[in-house]
Amino acid sequence: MESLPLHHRTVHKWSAIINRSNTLLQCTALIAIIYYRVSSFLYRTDSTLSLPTLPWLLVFASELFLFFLSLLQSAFGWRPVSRTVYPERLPADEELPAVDVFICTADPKKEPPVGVMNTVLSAMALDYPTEKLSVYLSDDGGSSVVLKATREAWGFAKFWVPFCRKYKIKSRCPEAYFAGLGGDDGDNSDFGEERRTIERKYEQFKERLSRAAENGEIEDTSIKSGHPPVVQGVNMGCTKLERITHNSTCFRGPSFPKQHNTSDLLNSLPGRLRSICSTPQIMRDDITDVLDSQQVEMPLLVYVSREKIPSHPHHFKAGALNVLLRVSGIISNAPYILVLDCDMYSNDPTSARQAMCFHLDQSSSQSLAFVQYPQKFHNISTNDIYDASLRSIFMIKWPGMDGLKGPMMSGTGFYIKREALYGTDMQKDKDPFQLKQSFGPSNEFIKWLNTGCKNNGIDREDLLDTRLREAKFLASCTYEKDSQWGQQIGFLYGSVVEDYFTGFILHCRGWTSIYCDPQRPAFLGSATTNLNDMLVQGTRWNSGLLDVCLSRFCPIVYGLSRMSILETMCYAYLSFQPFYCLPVWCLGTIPQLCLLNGIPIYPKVSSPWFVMFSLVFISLLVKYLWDVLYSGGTIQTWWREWRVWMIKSVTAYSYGSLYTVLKLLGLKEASFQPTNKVADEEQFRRYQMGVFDFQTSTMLLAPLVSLLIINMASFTWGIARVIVSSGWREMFGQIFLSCFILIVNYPFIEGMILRKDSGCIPPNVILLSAVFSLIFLCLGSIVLMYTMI
Ligand SMILES: O=c1ccn([C@@H]2O[C@H](COP(=O)(O)OP(=O)(O)O[C@H]3O[C@H](CO)[C@@H](O)[C@H](O)[C@H]3O)[C@@H](O)[C@H]2O)c(=O)[nH]1
Ligand SMILES: [Mn+2]
Repeated sequence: MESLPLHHRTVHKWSAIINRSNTLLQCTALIAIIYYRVSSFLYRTDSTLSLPTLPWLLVFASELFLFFLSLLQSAFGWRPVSRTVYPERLPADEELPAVDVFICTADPKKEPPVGVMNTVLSAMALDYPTEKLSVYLSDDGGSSVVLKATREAWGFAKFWVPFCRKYKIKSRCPEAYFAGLGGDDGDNSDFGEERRTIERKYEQFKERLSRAAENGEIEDTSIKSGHPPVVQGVNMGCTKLERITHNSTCFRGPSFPKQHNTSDLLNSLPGRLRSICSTPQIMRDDITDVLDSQQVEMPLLVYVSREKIPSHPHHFKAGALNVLLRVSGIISNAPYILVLDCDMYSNDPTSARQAMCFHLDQSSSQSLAFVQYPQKFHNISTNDIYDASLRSIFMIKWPGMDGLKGPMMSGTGFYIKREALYGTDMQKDKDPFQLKQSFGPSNEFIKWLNTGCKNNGIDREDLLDTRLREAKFLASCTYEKDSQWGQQIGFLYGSVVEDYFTGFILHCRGWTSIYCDPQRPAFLGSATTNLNDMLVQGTRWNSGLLDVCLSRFCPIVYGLSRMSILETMCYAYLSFQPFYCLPVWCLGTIPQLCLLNGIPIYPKVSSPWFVMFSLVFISLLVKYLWDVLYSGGTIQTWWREWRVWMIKSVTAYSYGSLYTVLKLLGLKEASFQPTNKVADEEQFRRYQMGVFDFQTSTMLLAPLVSLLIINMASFTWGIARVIVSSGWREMFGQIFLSCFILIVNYPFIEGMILRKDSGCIPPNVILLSAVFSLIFLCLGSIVLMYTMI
């Protein structure tokens, strides 16, 4: 008998029909506009005789570019789908494949160890056979505080994991659970007493972490200077793994034997654990813990801090993940890997089983590289003013791509097949010499590679010394020299958005992906909740996207011959997105400049061509409104997202593009500043109240403020003109445009004029922007005068 399907896919037919019709409508209207622009330029009548060539061409080019982007964007709406899984139909636990969890952290200041450890604990408590689960923490800061915190977390996990399993706790991140956020009934009388004990232990655990952090501040001076890539002291060996071997950072987890006498207990433990217990500072704790909880089955937990030398490029997160790939490759070598950012805790312990519904499905699993869950956040306010939840990406675009070849890899919250990351070079019968040329010089790694990714569970006895010593080698700076890591193998290095780039290349190689967005969020992270963090993060993302766009991997060229045209369009749209800054800047300044100089740019209101322009404009607004409403948003959401798009176009997209150009010219180095995972209280309060907080650098504020001052000037002047003379028909388009821009960005105007609190736009920024605007308008008017024909 055929077994029941593990998952089900629903195609959203109506949505597809509406999206496709809209694309058709927009294309027709846009072709009409192009015709109008071209013909009125070539065959000038009296009324268009005085066309200023330069601004006119700029506006036309912007319109064409917007047309191009919206055409690419329409691919997302082609065939949206959603999915349901049936984890209860999975095979028995013994037949499930092993899973390695990778967690990355980089900076204990911006990413407090308590948060990181909550992620670690939630991953260790996943609802999955314990012996098949291994958690690897990569600490790019190489901080002793994080190392200590990991030890403490292991100690606490011995209570936390069994507790969660015993009572089937839904929310397995202790912080969220004890705050009552996870939907578990808090004081269930069955286990109220036990819960209180665990809660007390959790409080003690947190206290120990904060004490360790205080002491560690003095130790980790290199991190203090705000520079995560730190050289490890030579005496410490080239990586922290050195310390792992001697200081027991590889925590292991077969059942603890039932023993009641301390020395018996010590003797009965395998060598490694014995050495943990004889390390003075944790001895007492460990033994009481073992006695307390007896028979504890625990997943493996490994702390890794790769070697860093300032002169050596370390490739940020992609580099860290590749080290974990290799290190785990000789320890647990699970066929599937879950990647998590350090702030993304597991909110639903069944996520691994859900993902397995796709990975173990015979019909689709061959080509399936990864199952992506959406990024969701625990700190989103009801009126998310900065669109921190990235709604349109996770609610509209990814389900759209899922109907094609699958969603983009999104950095965190995905279950990926190890084999997919080993590139095209992993053929089983390849000889070791060739393999070493791709995978680097480690014999041990090649040996494990050859066993294929079929390993289920770990031979724990043999785990320790030799393999950990080899792991140290695998995590060294020079290991990747002359190998294919980052080029063909593992997470790719060409861009700071390693997720986008790696996912794109996987899709080009014929792999597919699946988007799984269950009712209960599988993972929850912390979103950026202030303007500054949002713009800094946006700048990094866009610079990374453009890195790919301007390389030989430009999706529209590289992708077209390797994957379907629609999937290529999606990837191309994302990589071209930073270029939105060009049309937005043009349309936000040129028609306004012309308005001030009395030059019409759009057809008269009475002209039939005006109808075409209106049609495109309105259909854009309405289509987006439909998308937002269809994906569960409101009219307010729709309006806010317009604003955020405009803010990002003028700042993050512009600076992102600028940085990439500077990088290409060799004037700037690539950088990856981790975002803050702790919010400033005042800023967070404003975010929750829905009030913009403009405490950010002048560099990020001035462009938008200047743009708004230009629009205010042109709008006021335009209205004045209409009142004095009667030329409103010619100028209506431009006046309306200024007005629209001002209304959309109203919070900025408020911040400039009406607000006086600490989050307002500082007067010196306004002054500086006013000077910029004035210079632009004066110079612009002079250029206009000379380019009139
Ligand atoms: O040199 C580095 C820099 C960062 N990280 C880690 O990378 C993760 C993501 O960094 P974060 O500061 O949270 O950046 P975000 O912009 O929030 O991350 C998004 O964008 C990144 C690409 O820019 C993706 O890698 C992430 O998964 C995605 O969530 C964090 O766990 C960091 O600790 C490192 O391990 N090493
Ligand atoms: Mn993040």
